[in-house]
Amino acid sequence: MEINIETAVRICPVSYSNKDLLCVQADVCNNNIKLGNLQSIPVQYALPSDCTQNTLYTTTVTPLLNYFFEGCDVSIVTFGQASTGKSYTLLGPTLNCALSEKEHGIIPRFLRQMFANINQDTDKCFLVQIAWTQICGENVYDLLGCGSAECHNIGDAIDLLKLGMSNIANCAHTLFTVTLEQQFCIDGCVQHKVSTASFVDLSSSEKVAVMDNGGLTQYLPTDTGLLTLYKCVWILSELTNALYNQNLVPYNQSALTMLLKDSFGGRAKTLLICCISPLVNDFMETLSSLHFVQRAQLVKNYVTVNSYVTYEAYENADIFGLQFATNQLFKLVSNAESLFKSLLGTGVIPKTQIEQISDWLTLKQECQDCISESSEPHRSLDIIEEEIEDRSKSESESESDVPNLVDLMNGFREKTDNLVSTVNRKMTSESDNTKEFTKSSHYSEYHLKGARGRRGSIHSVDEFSPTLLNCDIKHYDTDTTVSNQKDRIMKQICADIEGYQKQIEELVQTVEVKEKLMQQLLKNKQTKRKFKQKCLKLQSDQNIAQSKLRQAKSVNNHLLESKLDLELSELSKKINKTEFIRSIAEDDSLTVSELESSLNNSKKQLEKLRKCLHRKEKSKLELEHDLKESKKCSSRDTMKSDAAKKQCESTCTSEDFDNIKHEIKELRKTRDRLLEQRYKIDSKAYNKKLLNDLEEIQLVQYEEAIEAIDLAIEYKNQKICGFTEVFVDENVCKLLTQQFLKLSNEEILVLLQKYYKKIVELRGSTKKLEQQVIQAENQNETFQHQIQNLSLILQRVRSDAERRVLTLEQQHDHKMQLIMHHLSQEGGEDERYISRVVERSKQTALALQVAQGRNKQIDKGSLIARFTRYARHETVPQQLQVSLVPSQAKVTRQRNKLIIQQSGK
Ligand SMILES: Nc1ncnc2c1ncn2[C@@H]1O[C@H](COP(=O)(O)OP(=O)(O)OP(=O)(O)O)[C@@H](O)[C@H]1O
Repeated sequence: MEINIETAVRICPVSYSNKDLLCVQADVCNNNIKLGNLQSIPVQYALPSDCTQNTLYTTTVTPLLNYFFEGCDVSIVTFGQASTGKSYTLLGPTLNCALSEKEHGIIPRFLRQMFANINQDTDKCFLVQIAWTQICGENVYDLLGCGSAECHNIGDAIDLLKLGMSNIANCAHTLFTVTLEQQFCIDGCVQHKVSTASFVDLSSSEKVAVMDNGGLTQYLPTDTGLLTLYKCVWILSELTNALYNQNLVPYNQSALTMLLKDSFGGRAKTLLICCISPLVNDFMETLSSLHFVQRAQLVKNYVTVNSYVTYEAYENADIFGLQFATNQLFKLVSNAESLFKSLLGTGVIPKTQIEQISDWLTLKQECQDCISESSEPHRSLDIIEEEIEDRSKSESESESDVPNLVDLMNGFREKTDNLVSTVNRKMTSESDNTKEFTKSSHYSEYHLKGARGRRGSIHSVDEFSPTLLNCDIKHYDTDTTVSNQKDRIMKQICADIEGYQKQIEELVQTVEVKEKLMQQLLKNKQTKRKFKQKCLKLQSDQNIAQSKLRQAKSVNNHLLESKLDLELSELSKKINKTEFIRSIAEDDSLTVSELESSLNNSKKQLEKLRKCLHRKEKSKLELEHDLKESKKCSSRDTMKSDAAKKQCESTCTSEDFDNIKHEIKELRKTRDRLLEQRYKIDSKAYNKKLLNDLEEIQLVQYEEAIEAIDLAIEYKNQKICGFTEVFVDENVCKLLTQQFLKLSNEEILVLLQKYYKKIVELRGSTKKLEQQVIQAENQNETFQHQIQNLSLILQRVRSDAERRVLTLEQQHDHKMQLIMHHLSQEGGEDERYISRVVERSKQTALALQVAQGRNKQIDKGSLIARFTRYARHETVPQQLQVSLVPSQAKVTRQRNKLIIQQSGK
């Protein structure tokens, strides 16, 4: 899509005392910038000095947000003379809460609207990354100190803005970028969109006057970055489609132009906002900035949608199905477990099968660990406990079962360690409060595809962390209403508490088992002693039997001999067995110490789990309190009484502080939703569709509600910051509040409807008045034009008249010369005649004075001197001199008389 760079010109407001020195005006109706020299420059948006931040944003930037969500890169560049409001336009004066949010600039508004849209769209996964750099000369610095940072909500983004603002240097150009990654499912495919919004604040620079080829003076910046940008824009504006070749554009001559490659002649939809001063003194700078704007308007960008599709199964598409299957599996497993338990209770299972069950249990434990940490694991080791108890009992009863006990103890130890390590992992993840995400199988592919066609200059896709796209769904998938969100958090906390309680229960059981085992092992120690004594007794019996055998052999008592042989072999068997049991009991001393440390570990884990449980219970209580509070706030009656109470309070107590902050948060969310609604109607109007009456009223309602919320936020902000302005009489306020509280819901609704109707009417009449004003202004312009024409005509007439007067004067001079000549020829002294001539000259001078206008005073003296000169005959016209005989007459003055004498006389 080929789109020219859009331009907006914003006139900076000036103080009242300077108003008569203005030379620039914005013609809002025709989107022209009118200069004092009657030049008119067309732009996309002509913004007058009283244009508010909100108007600027909704008219110029809101349409770009649509492009952004469609997957196109957008770029907003502010540019212009120093102190004309470039930073103010992008950021606002400051983000401090004490100042009204009405003053917020484009960036905070854009971020707010973006997150509002994200929260509305529950079908998609979103990832937002923010980066902010500043360019000083050829050096690029990171303002956030962490490259790009991930943001989950507007709060995160505003925090980053504040951080960056505190680091900006005076002379630097800044580049703020927001990267939005969207992922959603269409027909079994995964659609990805990656778009970047860049906000560039071009710092002003000194300018030098340079003569161009055409002999015209141009003012060029001394800053290398800006100068290269000028060059690039000039070249781009002259490149036609046929001649288009990006290699001709010197982007790589400066860091700034390399970073702005996509904004000028690249793939972004760009809006250039030029801030100018309307003062006469700044005229040359203003003119230079406007020339740049004119050039930039000619530059074409090739706007593309950055999207691609992957054909893998959407990992989270059937999350509920998977959860269901997991739950069913857990049920089956626990059924099997209880079956094994009852089978083991019968005591008829052979050893091999017991081992199989033990393996099965181990496997089950591993599976549980792998499947999910969030699902509730059913780590029951009751079976082993019973088994051990049984075996321990039987051990004391039957010595032949001792090896089985050892096997089972090893198995138990293994399982217990498994359990402990699982608990450990859970504890670590809980204490770190970090989210674990499974890696997407298309991780690397995603990077590759994401990087395709994206600029490396502003944001490398390699910086993104796509693993988060699939995994933090819960976070983005929240309900839009706040109460739903809180309910969800509450449910989560309850589930966590339940999980902890189960784990604690299981661990308590494990500890009990371990303690029993310890007791058994200690018992075994006594058994060891018993077996030792038994061994000694058996050995003495054996000795006695051997001495008896020797005696029987000596007396050849064969019957006794065979009996004693049998007895001796029985005794040696018993001795062997008892020795064996004794040796096992000796090994147990090692096992006891191991088990002791394992028991201590379990106890520690138990303690930790109890602490976590305590924490969760505490946050549950807090949330419950919070919920109660918000419910209280949401009920109208409470709000009314709160409002009445707050009217009377002048200061904010520390207890209220948190409540107010919470209320502001809620108000913002409501405002975001309203903004979204209003935006829908606005975009209809923007697409040149006519709004019907209902939509007009809805628009008013949204605007009024947004304004009311803005005011409420402002008021609350001020209250937090410790100052409130009193605009109205407190008594009047109280009276009004009392009246308001008496109204029923229906009455309030009727009042509001009337109020909205009134506003729509007022708006209609305002529009009419505006049209009338425009007509009057047009008329005024026409009149001024006529006046100009008339004054031109007047000037022409005047100069004609002057010319005529001059001709008359010359004619008059000529006549005078003739008269003088005549007089000199006659040679007579006619004083009266001369005085008559002088008198006539005076009259002529007077006539001249009238003809030339009052202001032009004629020098009567010089006029008279001229006549006297003629009278003295100092100058005689040449044509007359030819016919004259030289030195025939001489004019002299005697006693104030002119005497003309013949030269010969
Ligand atoms: N339209 C406006 N409404 C109200 N105040 C404004 C407006 N434009 C600029 N200002 C104020 O004028 C001052 C200078 O504005 P700002 O710092 O934004 O100018 P700048 O062009 O960015 O200057 P520099 O080139 O020096 O960075 C600030 O105090 C700002 O709040």
